[in-house]
Amino acid sequence: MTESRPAGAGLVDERPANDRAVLEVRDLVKHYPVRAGLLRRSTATVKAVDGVSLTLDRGRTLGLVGESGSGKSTLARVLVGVETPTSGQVLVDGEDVTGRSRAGRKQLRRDVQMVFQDPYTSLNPRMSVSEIVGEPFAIHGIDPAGGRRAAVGELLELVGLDPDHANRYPHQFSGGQRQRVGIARALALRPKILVCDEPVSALDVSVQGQVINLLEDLQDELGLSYLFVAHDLGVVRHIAHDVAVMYLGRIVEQGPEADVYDGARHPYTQALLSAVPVPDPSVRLVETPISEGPTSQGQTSEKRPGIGGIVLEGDPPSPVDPPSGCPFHTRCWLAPTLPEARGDATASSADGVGADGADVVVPHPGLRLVPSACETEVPALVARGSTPDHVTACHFARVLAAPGAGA
Ligand SMILES: Nc1ncnc2c1ncn2[C@@H]1O[C@H](COP(=O)(O)OP(=O)(O)OP(=O)(O)O)[C@@H](O)[C@H]1O
Repeated sequence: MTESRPAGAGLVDERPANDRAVLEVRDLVKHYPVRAGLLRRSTATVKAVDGVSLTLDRGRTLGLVGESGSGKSTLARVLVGVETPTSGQVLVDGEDVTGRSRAGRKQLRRDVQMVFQDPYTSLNPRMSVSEIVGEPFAIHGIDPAGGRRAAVGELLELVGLDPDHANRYPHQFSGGQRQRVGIARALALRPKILVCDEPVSALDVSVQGQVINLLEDLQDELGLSYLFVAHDLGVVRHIAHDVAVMYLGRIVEQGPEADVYDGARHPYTQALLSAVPVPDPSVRLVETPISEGPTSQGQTSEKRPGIGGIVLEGDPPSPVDPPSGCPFHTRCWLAPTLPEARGDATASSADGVGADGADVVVPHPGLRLVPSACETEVPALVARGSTPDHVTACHFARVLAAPGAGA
């Protein structure tokens, strides 16, 4: 896992590729111009992906989670070569595939394939399953050994479909079967990596497990690596070996699945996890700073239910104008509770005169106080958990252990 550096640094990263990694993303930026007015002049940019660094290890699954609009799909589209990054690098098996020629991008599309969210809209209804699954051969001008028909039959068998149904059309299949068709198509060119963008969220819960099991079996059989994008943290926990949490175009926490789920350090990750139902929330207690300050016994924190206890207010800020400093500070539930955030308030006296006789600015009661570091400095993604692979971008991650971590 790599540490983040300032977004769009623009320098070519000469670090040697990581041997374990099949995919390395370094400082990836994808900004979209916002066009407005009669002349459609670009007035601003949507910072959809704003300096993402992450690593997908060979044969493993990296879950990518975050609220809607955090940039997950944009990142996925850049990784499969559908979008060109604004800056940054993507390495597949140690080879930089960013900014390649058209032919190079075609090679990238062979190595990195996508499984789409909605099997109802991602398959062309006018094409037979045989045509859909065999289309990548036609696009790439490949004649598989034994012929396309046989190759399509093998692919259908691989995903648990009857090759005799190859001449049927998508509407003749159930949702789960259509997603199997989408997976068969993604596997046609024997890719190294599958980018799965919400691959089960459009399916019935009963079918989701079957598709997840299929993906796991295929991973074992073919040695595939997955970037698995999903809203559902329960599904991600089930399938992912490692997890990355995205907020407003950046990775705010990443690490091995157990470290992130049982020892989350970032207040955003904790908030996401707190929304995941658990069988007995009362047993999940977390050490929480007491917002009113130390008690008369000098206690500065107490155990409170960590799961179900954090409510994130409002929607994420616009990626056109993200907050300064830590992108999460405007919604962070932790920041206002920190002593650093109350500095001004506690220095203020009731009559607005400080101890040295100088006027003191008494904060407006509705003012949201946060530590100045959160407002001014982008926190680096550094190891703050129990293992070096568990990294968090929060100035105050040290304050909190995770909900349910019991630490
Ligand atoms: N082609 C585009 N042009 C302009 N803005 C875009 C474009 N694609 C995405 N965005 C914006 O980039 C931001 C990130 O969008 P993205 O779809 O990547 O997020 P997401 O985390 O995948 O959300 P969801 O889970 O809802 O798909 C959003 O504000 C979105 O409106």
